[in-house]
Amino acid sequence: MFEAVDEVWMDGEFVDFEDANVHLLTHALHYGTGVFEGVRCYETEEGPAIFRWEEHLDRFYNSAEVYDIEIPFEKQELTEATEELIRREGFESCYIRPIAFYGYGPLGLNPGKSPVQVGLAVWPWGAYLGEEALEDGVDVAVSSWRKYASSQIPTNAKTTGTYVNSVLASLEAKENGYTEAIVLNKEGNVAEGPGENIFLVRDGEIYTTGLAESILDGITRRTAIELAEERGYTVHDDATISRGELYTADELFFTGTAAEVTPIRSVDDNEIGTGTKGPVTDELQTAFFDLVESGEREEWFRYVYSN
Ligand SMILES: Cc1[nH+]cc(COP(=O)(O)O)c(CN[C@@H](CCC(=O)O)C(=O)O)c1O
Repeated sequence: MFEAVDEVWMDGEFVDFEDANVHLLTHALHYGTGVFEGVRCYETEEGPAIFRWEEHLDRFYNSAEVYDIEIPFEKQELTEATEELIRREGFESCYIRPIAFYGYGPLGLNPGKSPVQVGLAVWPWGAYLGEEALEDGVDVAVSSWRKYASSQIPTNAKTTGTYVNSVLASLEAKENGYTEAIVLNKEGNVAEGPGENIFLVRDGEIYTTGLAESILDGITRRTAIELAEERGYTVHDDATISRGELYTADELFFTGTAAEVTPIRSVDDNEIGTGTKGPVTDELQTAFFDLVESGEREEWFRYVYSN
């Protein structure tokens, strides 16, 4: 995955990839006290451009605020460092991983005097759930692990430590022969995927779980909603979806920066629709990829090389 990567950016400096290390007693390593983002730079017709960077950066700083993580860089500094890192790596398209975390200092649950470290890494990352998945869809299973509730851990923050919940769900799915999981919330209704939001199509209308269902407010979710409404679809963006409604859906699909728009063809071995990518999913997936290839919504693209 990282063969093509030469450098990262850490705490204000470009650092050789093999020297990008942290101390064993890093607070976040022991207690999960870090926040991160996942962003994509796409090779658009006008050149490499970062998709919806401002929204991702806002969410990054908001996530940090939840844990009193004071990022010691301005947004513009991280923006310039990210663009420079992509240029130094010479990537036309790539995945971008900002991370901020409590570093090496006195241990104990209170991060107190631990310094805040900030890192940026970029690398080529293709289809998150496999190239065939984008065309043929994925087989998923409802996880026995429930998504933590927003009353237990803030779901509006991308917190490193909370991803053990996602890891458990994803591991269980893969160990049982499925590509990905669907995670229910503590009420037993659908939340989302371990690393994706989920959409359901029924009788020509589109449903996606609302923030009250303990989901991450996905930026690709926001994009998909806008693309669907522009095409005349009714989108219910605060839906409560029961497990049974997954089985009787006409179509299901995941959205996410890494997953992009990935069809779901079966849930718990129940075929969804025709058992492959449905027509509404196909229309929205095509619209998404046309968008990120064309860069047509200028306000959503930040060009890395000024042409
Ligand atoms: C729990 C969760 N829910 C929804 C999403 C979709 O959000 P957005 O990317 O803003 O549309 C993601 C992103 N998952 C990131 C991490 C993937 C990973 O394996 O790491 C991503 O897609 O980059 C989540 O982690």
